[in-house]
Amino acid sequence: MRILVVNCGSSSLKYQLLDMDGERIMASGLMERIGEPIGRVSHRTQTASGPIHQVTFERTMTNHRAAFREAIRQLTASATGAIAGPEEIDAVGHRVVHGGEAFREPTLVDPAVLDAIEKTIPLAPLHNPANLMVINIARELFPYIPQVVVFDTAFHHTIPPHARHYALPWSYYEELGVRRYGFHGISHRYVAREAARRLDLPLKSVNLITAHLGNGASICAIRDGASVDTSMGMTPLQGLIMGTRAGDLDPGVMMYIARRLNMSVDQLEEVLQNESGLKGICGMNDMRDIQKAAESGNERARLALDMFAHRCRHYIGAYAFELGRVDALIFTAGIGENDAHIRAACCGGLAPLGLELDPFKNQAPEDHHGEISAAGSRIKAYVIPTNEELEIARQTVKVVGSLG
Ligand SMILES: Nc1ncnc2c1ncn2[C@@H]1O[C@H](COP(=O)(O)OP(=O)(O)O)[C@@H](O)[C@H]1O
Ligand SMILES: CC(=O)OP(=O)(O)O
Ligand SMILES: [Mg+2]
Repeated sequence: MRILVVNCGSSSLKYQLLDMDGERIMASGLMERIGEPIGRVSHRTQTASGPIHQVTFERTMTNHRAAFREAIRQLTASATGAIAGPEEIDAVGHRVVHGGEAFREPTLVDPAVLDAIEKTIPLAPLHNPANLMVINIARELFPYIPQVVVFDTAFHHTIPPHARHYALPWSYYEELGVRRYGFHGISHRYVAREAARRLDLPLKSVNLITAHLGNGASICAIRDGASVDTSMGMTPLQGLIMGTRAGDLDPGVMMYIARRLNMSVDQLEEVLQNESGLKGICGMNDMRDIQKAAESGNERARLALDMFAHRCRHYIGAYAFELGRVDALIFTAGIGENDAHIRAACCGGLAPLGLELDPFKNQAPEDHHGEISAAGSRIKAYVIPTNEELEIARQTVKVVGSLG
């Protein structure tokens, strides 16, 4: 079965074409800086033995519609594409960031499902409109191919009420859906399954703390294979310090700056989404740039690193206490997979919890099957590369397979 997976961010679109007999990637690509004056397209077509065609070029993409059309052009290019036409695809799997209260499982798209996703737009104004736009074009382009939506929020439906609700008037939950939903669930679920495999235990019996540290970042507490708490909230703004998002904040601060600077709600949102986080502290949002600046003595960059790790440790400690027993701590996503300094800083001071890092393994996890904890460490630590696209494809296959 051939599955096209589409993973839309607020300003990017990632895609993969997978042959699920053997879970082989046939083609993949990334469209970046959608909506900016100059965007960037990267595409690769590959066989089992490696890439056979690879391109990177600049192209203006006014919206996700333009980006998705470019992706299809690359996938079906006559000399270099992976397939001749849409008829060679069996299903399309879409990541949808917010599923609200309605969606707990991957779901086959129909008009009622699209209506329900539309209703969640106010909860995820940056992500869900782009997700919907691409689903609609995919339906136009491939009218006879099943489309499946896989939700970032779905994995967190097992979070119990005491961790799910905010201490606000109850009617805000009942009438407006105000509660913690949690995100990056596709990634937390994927690495949890991989971790269970490495621990040689059934997923249903493992207790984990998974740290998805990318441009967006969240930590999840997993008991017996199910999410029981996570750092993101009703929206992806809560929790850790992120590239440009503030994360946890005294709500009083928002009222104070809005009043003092005479800001509208939209202006406040722009600051919290795009001008805060690591960028707000030191002017840079890419961890690679921040590490370089800190090495050359930039004090604000140093502070940003310390604050980032401090917030991570805060959640790791809280979740270790909440879980009681932790089998492993998992690092994943752009920062978690690549930044040994941050991993070491996140694990600093966790020895009393039973977690000790091996500094040599931490420098080269790939040489140790991802394990970075010291030999005697009670809690193991692993670096596990996430693969949201493969997880979406697997869930899409399950839904399509059950259609009979
Ligand atoms: N080699 C690296 N060292 C440190 N940080 C990195 C490295 N590569 C990527 N990153 C960080 O990872 C981020 C991207 O992570 P990713 O998981 O791809 O995020 P997203 O899916 O949210 O775009 C970058 O913004 C950067 O901060
Ligand atoms: C939900 C979320 O924050 O997603 P991303 O990290 O892809 O921005
Ligand atoms: Mg991501």
